[in-house]
Amino acid sequence: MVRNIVVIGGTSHPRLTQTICNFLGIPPAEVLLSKFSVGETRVEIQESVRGKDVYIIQSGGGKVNDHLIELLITISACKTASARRVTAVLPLFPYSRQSDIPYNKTGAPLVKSSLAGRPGSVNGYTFESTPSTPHPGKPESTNIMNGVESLQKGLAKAQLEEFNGISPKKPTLESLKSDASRSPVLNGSLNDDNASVSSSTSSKINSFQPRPGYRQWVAQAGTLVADLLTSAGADHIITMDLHDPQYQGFFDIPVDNLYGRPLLKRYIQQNIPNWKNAIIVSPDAGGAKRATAIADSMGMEFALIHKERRPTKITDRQNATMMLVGDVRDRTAILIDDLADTSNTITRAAKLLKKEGASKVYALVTHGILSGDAIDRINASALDKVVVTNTIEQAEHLGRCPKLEVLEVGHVFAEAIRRVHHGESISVLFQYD
Ligand SMILES: O=P(O)(O)OC[C@H]1O[C@@H](O)[C@H](O)[C@@H]1O
Repeated sequence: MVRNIVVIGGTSHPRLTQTICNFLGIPPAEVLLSKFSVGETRVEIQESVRGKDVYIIQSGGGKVNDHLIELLITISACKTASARRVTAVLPLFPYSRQSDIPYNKTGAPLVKSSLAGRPGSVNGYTFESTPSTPHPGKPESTNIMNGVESLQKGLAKAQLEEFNGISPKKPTLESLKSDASRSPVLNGSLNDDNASVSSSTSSKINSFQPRPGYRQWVAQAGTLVADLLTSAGADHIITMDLHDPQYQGFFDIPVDNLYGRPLLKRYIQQNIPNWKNAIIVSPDAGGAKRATAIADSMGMEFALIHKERRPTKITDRQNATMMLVGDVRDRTAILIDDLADTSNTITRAAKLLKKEGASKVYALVTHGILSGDAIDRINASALDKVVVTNTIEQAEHLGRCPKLEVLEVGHVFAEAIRRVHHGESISVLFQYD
């Protein structure tokens, strides 16, 4: 039993809170989490936290915005009630995919409520994939080549496109307008200092249509979320498999980013027949480091799925042609990713891998968000098995997806909490391979 410690569970994942408390040998703290009828969150800590070391467990799945606000209010309540130290434990860190410009990263499809009900929209998502197979009728790759040759061709093409996109050109009105839209400062200077441009072209600017590849000015919410947590009073963050590990640098408080990797490796060794002959696959270039870390440490081969065209919008991303670099024929392919949200990435990758001759396809993913119709998509896909951890509640998913298996993370977080509380090093939890 750990003393002088208080563990508070948010509404996102009571089961994980209970598991962590069981490992620590303490009951979860009494809190009243409720809502006013207008929808505002109300938090009442029903026991003293004065001078205590408080850990608040709240994950990023489900009603992610409500959970975030609830976490912020709970942190603030504990600080106001004189807690000695408050640690936010976020098994899945919310908004960590938005630490940079989402259109340029492979973020979750953005939801536009105005699309709901339109033909092709599913629960309002901005893409038209169906549960059965994303982009039915659209071949995922044409003239697919394996090996280095295909990677070289693909990369050369991508570089050429990027080069063309950024090569210095004589500024055109369109490029000025594009720059102006991206930068509020430049926008002002165009209007104020270049009045002739501004006045003579205002009607054209109003009817400006972004050219392909135009990058919209979007909020970088990850930074804001980091600031909000710190402002609320968090002294420390514990999380797992951050989408972008560099996100830790957004905080000026300690962030411990635990690895789900050991759990995934153990699953491979204990559950995948003939695993040494299987091949680890990253479904995109962004996840290559994560996947190669597993492949290298287990002495396994590695393949990469390369998206041929650099998508600039979610809709483009859905259509990007995928190329496999590596040979999966007659082998078990193991996709490794940090998260599955719509499951579009892993189901499309599985389809390609089967087309390329893989005998079985597993997807091993730390965070099984599985929002919207993700489960239906997995059920109808070429995936043989999807393995996720319970950083997010999986009970409902398990009931609907016979291909799903869930790995427990409660003991990892409990051990991290115990070590932080006692001032012990927790590097042992993320340095072993
Ligand atoms: O395709 P879905 O499941 O929506 O999104 C998951 C992908 O989006 C990325 O940020 C993740 O790293 C993963 O590759």
